Amino acid sequence: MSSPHLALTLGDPAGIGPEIVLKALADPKTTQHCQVTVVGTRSLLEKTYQRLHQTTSLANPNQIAVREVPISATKEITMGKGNAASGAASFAYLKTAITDTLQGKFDGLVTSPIAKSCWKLAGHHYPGQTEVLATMTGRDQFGMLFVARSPHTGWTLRTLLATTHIPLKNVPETLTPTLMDEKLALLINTLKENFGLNAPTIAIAGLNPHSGEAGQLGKEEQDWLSPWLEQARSQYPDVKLIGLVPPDTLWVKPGLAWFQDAKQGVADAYLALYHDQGLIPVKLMAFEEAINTTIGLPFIRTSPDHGTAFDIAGKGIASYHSLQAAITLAGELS
Ligand SMILES: NC(=O)C1=CN([C@@H]2O[C@H](COP(=O)(O)OP(=O)(O)OC[C@H]3O[C@@H](n4cnc5c(N)ncnc54)[C@H](O)[C@@H]3O)[C@@H](O)[C@H]2O)C=CC1
Ligand SMILES: NCC(=O)COP(=O)(O)O
Repeated sequence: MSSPHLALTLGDPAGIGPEIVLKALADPKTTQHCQVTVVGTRSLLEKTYQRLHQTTSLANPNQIAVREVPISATKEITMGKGNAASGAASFAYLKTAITDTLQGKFDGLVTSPIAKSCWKLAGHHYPGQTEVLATMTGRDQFGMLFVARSPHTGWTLRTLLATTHIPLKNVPETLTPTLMDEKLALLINTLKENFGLNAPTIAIAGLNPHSGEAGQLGKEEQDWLSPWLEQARSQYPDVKLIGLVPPDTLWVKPGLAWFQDAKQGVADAYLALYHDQGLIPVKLMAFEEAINTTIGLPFIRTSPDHGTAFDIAGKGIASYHSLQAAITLAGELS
């Protein structure tokens, strides 16, 4: 069987995208089991190469496969300063990569980081790349799953977010039994189809401190989250559903499993109810290793867990390890 052919977008060209793309492609381990074509603008890759190749190991842009996306305003793109031009470019790269993947030119898609604020400046009003992927592939049920394998113990952390890029004050009203049904079904299906876990254990966080402390610190658990979980247990007899675990203590055992002893890993996956409840522990444990993957799409999409890092763009110090892990996982799953 031939190795999967992946599209790799350049992300926001004012951020660390071009640097980590060239660093990842300079490491032979990245393309051991897959073929990669960069979807972006070769002249911008060349600028990064000229700037950094004497001090750090980078692939030569003239020796890698590039699906050229012409950008008219390249002169307006300045390293470290995201703006409307860099937002327009990163949006064009993503759109082209999705279109090409849907047409069968690629087996899967890896996206470098974009800045949502720059998309907005460029007139693209999406909360993130995930929603563009869902819209362009016609999927209304999708999820943001973070996957990381511990370099210390080999244990795998998988965290799905029930809600993602919304203001914190909107979380309680956005969480509903229907949404929870949808996210749990997607997670169970992904664990089976993509990770071979047919009878998984899933731990689910409460919303309030101490999961509401019997209604004293919040009522969502009593009012509907606990009844929803009971119903889910009868719907999925093969799946062990643990919860509602108080959101702070939920992460103690994964922390031990990540750093010390894989046997401490109580669950195959964690369902967090909002962005920072899930991502603060993921980034504390696994900033270099974690991969953001969109589940529910017709193809595999992965991305590093970090952002555009405008503060260090062009300095040659950005780590490519999360991007490399994203490429490796996309290759495995594709
Ligand atoms: N996958 C994506 O497209 C993501 C995009 N973002 C976007 O990125 C922008 C900046 O977000 P921030 O919250 O500042 O997060 P960030 O991840 O860009 O930066 C946070 C801190 O981590 C450092 N950092 C990030 N990646 C690094 C790497 N590969 N190597 C070394 N250090 C690294 C940065 O220098 C900074 O100090 C925002 O516009 C946000 O929307 C944020 C997360 C994911
Ligand atoms: N915090 C995760 C993140 O910002 C990634 O979002 P997306 O652009 O992949 O939808």
